[in-house]
Amino acid sequence: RLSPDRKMVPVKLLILGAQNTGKTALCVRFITKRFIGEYDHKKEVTYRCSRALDQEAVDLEILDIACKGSVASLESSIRWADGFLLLYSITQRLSFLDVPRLKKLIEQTKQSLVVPTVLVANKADLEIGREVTTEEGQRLAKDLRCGFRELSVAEAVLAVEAAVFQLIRLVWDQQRPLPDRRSYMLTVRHALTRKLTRSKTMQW
Ligand SMILES: Nc1nc2c(ncn2[C@@H]2O[C@H](COP(=O)(O)OP(=O)(O)OP(=O)(O)O)[C@@H](O)[C@H]2O)c(=O)[nH]1
Repeated sequence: RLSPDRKMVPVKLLILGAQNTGKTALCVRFITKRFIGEYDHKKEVTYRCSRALDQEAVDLEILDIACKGSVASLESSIRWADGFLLLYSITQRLSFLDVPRLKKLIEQTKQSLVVPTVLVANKADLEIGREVTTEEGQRLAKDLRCGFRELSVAEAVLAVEAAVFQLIRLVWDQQRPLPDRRSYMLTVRHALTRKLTRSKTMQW
């Protein structure tokens, strides 16, 4: 799929979201397959691993940054990453409302409207405390041109894996040579059309 030297380069993923959405839990779950309930308040951690996906070996680096870092260090992490997992918790409406701001920051920092991103609605096991519906999540993901997964890091290791794999495929898709990037071009066209429609709507 990719040129040989490209395959040697790790795919770099950044996990972003409001506090307490399960960012560290998701990283640890993906790497170790285990769910660990509580973590020390940590500094920035980069997890490294290799996986087989679509008959290819992929080296991964997943960055879980400290919540209280500076804007400059957040921007530098965004510049570093190839793809983004944007997390919110279905039990924490504020974390959902924070997603558009984060996506905008990613687009501005990357200077691109087409950035491989998967929106992850976590803590689906806590139905009783739900504050964000699945449909709201789906709608936001569509608006922000992201993939979407609702899952529980606590209960579903396979769903966590599927979300990360979906993101890797989006990154691969974007790294493909231009003539192969039909879906990428369609996404760009779609994004531009939406922008144009929106600005026209505002004018009238
Ligand atoms: N019930 C439930 N709890 C979860 C799930 N995922 C994470 N948690 C819990 O949510 C809390 C926060 O998880 P963390 O992984 O520390 O979240 P974080 O986003 O890294 O938090 P910060 O480092 O503060 O930004 C912990 O108590 C986890 O055990 C889930 O799917 N279900």
